Amino acid sequence: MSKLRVAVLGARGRMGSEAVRAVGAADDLELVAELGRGDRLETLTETGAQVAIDLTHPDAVMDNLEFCVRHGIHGVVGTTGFTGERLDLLRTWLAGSPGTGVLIAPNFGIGAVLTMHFAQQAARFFESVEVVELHHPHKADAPSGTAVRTAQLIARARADAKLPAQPDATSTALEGARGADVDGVPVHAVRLRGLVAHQEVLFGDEGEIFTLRHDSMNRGSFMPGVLLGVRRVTGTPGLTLGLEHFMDLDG
Ligand SMILES: NC(=O)C1=CN([C@@H]2O[C@H](COP(=O)(O)OP(=O)(O)OC[C@H]3O[C@@H](n4cnc5c(N)ncnc54)[C@H](O)[C@@H]3O)[C@@H](O)[C@H]2O)C=CC1
Ligand SMILES: O=C(O)C1=N[C@H](C(=O)O)C[C@H](O)C1
Repeated sequence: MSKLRVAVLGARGRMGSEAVRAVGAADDLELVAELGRGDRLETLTETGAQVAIDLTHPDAVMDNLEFCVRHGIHGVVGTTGFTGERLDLLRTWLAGSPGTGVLIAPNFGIGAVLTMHFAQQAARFFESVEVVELHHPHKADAPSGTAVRTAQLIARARADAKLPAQPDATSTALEGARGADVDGVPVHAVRLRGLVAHQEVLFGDEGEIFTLRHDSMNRGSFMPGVLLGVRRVTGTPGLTLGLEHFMDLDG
């Protein structure tokens, strides 16, 4: 059977270099292009790439995706910075390229995806919830894409359960002291030398605290998820938001 032809964008970065290694070591995949900042996107078509893995920067990812979708190249995207407007734009590009699939994965870590899944399940049982994400100090965005997605999923579950706003008597605070408000869920971002990527979801109710925590100890931890995305995206046209859709979690 012929191998799936895969390109990595952001190939010299922390995640991209790890993805280059992982694709190179996979028997069913062929690494056909390694692109860095300033490299020509036409290399993707010239090398016959079928799937492009984007691990670049929020400022670069949309141009990369527009090129890929226009040329029928499937996308597996770990880069952060996806607003509702960006997702809508991506959907219009995909509508013009039937058969092409793009996976946007806020987090490729299997445990991180499970944390989001379990947080969504727990949300309706607790009066209070706050998200704390902790990352290395080189990270460009705050809060993390994973934390934003986690908070959005929790907020949706709370709304579906018709829970009221959380109790919070704060009437005076230093700016930022209560974190960022993501759909009513406070999200706090820590940047600390020595960390890689970590998240806690704290649930509270009368007399009990329930904590979900996930730790990525190195970037190799994201690679099984990246490879799963690459293998599944070619058979999944349109936009897929979240790796959980490729994990058969309800099965
Ligand atoms: N979804 C997930 O599981 C994960 C996502 N990330 C996200 O992935 C992105 C990259 O993270 P890191 O590897 O830590 O960053 P990094 O800064 O180490 O690497 C990014 C690389 O992309 C390159 N680049 C920038 N613009 C480019 C362009 N137009 N074309 C090709 N290359 C370009 C940069 O020169 C750099 O080498 C970030 O948005 C980060 O939040 C990071 C870890 C896990
Ligand atoms: O920049 C990172 O490192 C990470 N970014 C992603 C995010 O913003 O959620 C995923 C993971 O947390 C690592």
